[in-house]
Amino acid sequence: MLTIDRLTLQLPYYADGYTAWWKRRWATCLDAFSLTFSPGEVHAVVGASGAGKSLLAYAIMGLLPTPARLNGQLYYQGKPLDASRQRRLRGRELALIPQSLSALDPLVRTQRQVAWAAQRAGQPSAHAWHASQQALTHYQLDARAQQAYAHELSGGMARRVLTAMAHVSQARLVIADEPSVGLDPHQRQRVLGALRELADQGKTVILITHDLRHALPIADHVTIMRGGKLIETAPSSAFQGSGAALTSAYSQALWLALPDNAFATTTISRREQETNVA
Ligand SMILES: Nc1ncnc2c1ncn2[C@@H]1O[C@H](COP(=O)(O)OP(=O)(O)OP(=O)(O)O)[C@@H](O)[C@H]1O
Ligand code: NI
Repeated sequence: MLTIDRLTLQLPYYADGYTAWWKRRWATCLDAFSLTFSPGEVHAVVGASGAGKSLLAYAIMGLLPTPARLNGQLYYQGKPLDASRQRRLRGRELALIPQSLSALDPLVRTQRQVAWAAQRAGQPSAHAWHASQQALTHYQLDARAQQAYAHELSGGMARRVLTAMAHVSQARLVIADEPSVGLDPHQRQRVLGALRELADQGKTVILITHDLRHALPIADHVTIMRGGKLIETAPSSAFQGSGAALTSAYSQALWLALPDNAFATTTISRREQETNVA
């Protein structure tokens, strides 16, 4: 349903607005990135900080910073997804749960913001108001939080408000950029569980995270990213044991670096030592 075809994105090194354009140097932030996301799947995009995960989300939504050099193609439901189509579908068929909490409007109470998101998605206002209340309650935001302003919410609460906004948009493609950062394990379960439910309803969910541990329980596929490049796409089931089902050394290293896999790491290094000795 969404295909990314050799997407290359360059941004200026100095985005200060003062560097004359002819002196500008460009950094490649996405490098010939190709991937297809299917309906009904949670597809996790995992990589270290700076890998280009958020920029990938912005490129799909049409929310890249300017100036930017973008090459390659996006296709949504078989048709090119250009800037005008992105504008039309954003907040309706395409929803982003942004990484930055500053996406919330500081001057508008929580419930009104969620209701606006529902209205933008085409719901009549009375229904939107009701839907916003339901969604906020679903994410355990009580009456007080529903009437609060963004600065009165904790980070975890604000993140749940953003999730509720994506929930009411009834989007067919939901991109969640680090949706579980700052949440306690119980809240994290709730938010990740809700994303899984959206996929089970036939939606496409892209889960962006730096933490493989949070992705694996709900993801069908995992794509590992590094330095703007796609390293590997594998089914979640490939992340087990010694990681032998993974094709790239980097994915294996990410897998083996998880705390619970410390045993596997030691076994491997011991084996390596033995081969070195031999
Ligand atoms: N507006 C911008 N102008 C110039 N460079 C940028 C801009 N935004 C991001 N970058 C650069 O692009 C690279 C990828 O950034 P991105 O935010 O996509 O990383 P990320 O994988 O989401 O990291 P994190 O896990 O920290 O959120 C980084 O090296 C970053 O410095
Ligand atoms: Ni990011």
